[in-house]
Amino acid sequence: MGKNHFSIRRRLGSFKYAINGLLLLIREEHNSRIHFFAGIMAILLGWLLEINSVEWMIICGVIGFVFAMELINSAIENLCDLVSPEKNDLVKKAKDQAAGAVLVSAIVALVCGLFIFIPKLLVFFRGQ
Ligand SMILES: Nc1ncnc2c1ncn2[C@@H]1O[C@H](COP(=O)(O)OP(=O)(O)OP(=O)(O)O)[C@@H](O)[C@H]1O
Repeated sequence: MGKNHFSIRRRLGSFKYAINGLLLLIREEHNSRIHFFAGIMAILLGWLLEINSVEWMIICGVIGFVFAMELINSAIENLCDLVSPEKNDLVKKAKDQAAGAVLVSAIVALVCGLFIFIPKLLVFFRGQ
């Protein structure tokens, strides 16, 4: 059978590689640990403040968005280091732009989190 043949084993193998990419990110990229911690905090806060299903979708969406950006940033960094380990202006541009993408995603996540949690936190603390 050729490589085009559908195989559940091969599909599960791809899943394993993807999980490995995620674990590498947490292990090697220190910024992603901060984002991981922030994501866990947002989930705990959402549970504590009983956010609704639309708010859960937004929180899950922005957490996923930040991690997807982190993964792409990390992949670009690794490729840059492979292609040009020495100083190079284009590598600097590529790495800075990839880091900018992560920053944009983190700002969007923060703004969404503030919109969702601040009104609920105010009600929560006023209600005590
Ligand atoms: N080969 C290179 N040529 C030119 N500039 C580079 C090169 N490698 C890194 N840089 C510059 O250094 C910055 C940090 O690069 P690095 O690969 O350490 O990113 P990083 O892993 O995000 O750093 P950290 O994880 O410490 O935040 C890049 O955004 C870029 O401006």
